[in-house]
Amino acid sequence: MPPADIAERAPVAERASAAVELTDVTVRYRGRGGASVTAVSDVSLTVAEGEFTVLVGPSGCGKTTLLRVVAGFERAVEGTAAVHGGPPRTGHGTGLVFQQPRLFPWRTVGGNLAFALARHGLPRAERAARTAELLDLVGLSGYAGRRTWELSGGQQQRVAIARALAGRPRLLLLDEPFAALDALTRERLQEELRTLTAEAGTAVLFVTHSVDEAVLLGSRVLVMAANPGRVVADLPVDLPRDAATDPAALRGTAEFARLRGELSRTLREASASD
Ligand SMILES: Nc1ncnc2c1ncn2[C@@H]1O[C@H](COP(=O)(O)OP(=O)(O)OP(=O)(O)O)[C@@H](O)[C@H]1O
Repeated sequence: MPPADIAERAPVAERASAAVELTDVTVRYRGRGGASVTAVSDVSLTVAEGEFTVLVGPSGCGKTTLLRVVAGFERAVEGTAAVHGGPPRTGHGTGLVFQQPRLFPWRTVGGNLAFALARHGLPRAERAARTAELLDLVGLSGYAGRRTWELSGGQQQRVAIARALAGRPRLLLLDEPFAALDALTRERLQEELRTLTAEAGTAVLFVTHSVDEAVLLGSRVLVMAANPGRVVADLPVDLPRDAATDPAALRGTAEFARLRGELSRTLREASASD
């Protein structure tokens, strides 16, 4: 038997391989008139390598703030944030997707991806082949020469996802990426993202307001409450993620309905506790 203190240290070693580790993170903003607004208070969470974690919660509970801390755009006034064991920073290890695709309108689809590939240091001679590969991955083969404004909202968001995947990130951060899309496109992209990240073993932190989206995508759903922003529940989602499972078929299962009900209830309770 190892001494008790060694046994207790073991989980720390496991956590060292976490994609994201936030410990007692508090973030404050300067509000109107200089008053301090506590956006999130004492939040601790980990995202394991390859794990798909979803954040849900009422408006203003600090979901975007947490994502910004992990992306390195915002600093915690208290607590610590680590991404792949180091300080948060955007770059090779992390891909970002927002609600709006934010593509460069003066570049073609291929030009947008080539720009991202150049930033990741891919030699010029290899960029065309990798661009084609990325477009194929998001179902847009043959679109490299198109202007971004010629594309539908769903197609633009596919390009944004391809761009986020350009650096083969180990971690993807997505902030309501499908919120502005029609229902059918949204469902298709959810299913594609689920398959794509499971195959690549990418860790994901995904913000949404949709209960359906959370249950379909997450291997785990963290529910937040507001005032101050905090995590109040951690629901495991044990739906199959293997290549043989069609994500679309999962939506009709009894287990999906059960998880959906459980998450809706938890979310209602979290919203009522403000
Ligand atoms: N730049 C800022 N300056 C001042 N307060 C801010 C700023 N950004 C966010 N806040 C406040 O911090 C809190 C958390 O905001 P945040 O955007 O993280 O919430 P959210 O859960 O993502 O909300 P939503 O679901 O509406 O997008 C809110 O009270 C918000 O008003």
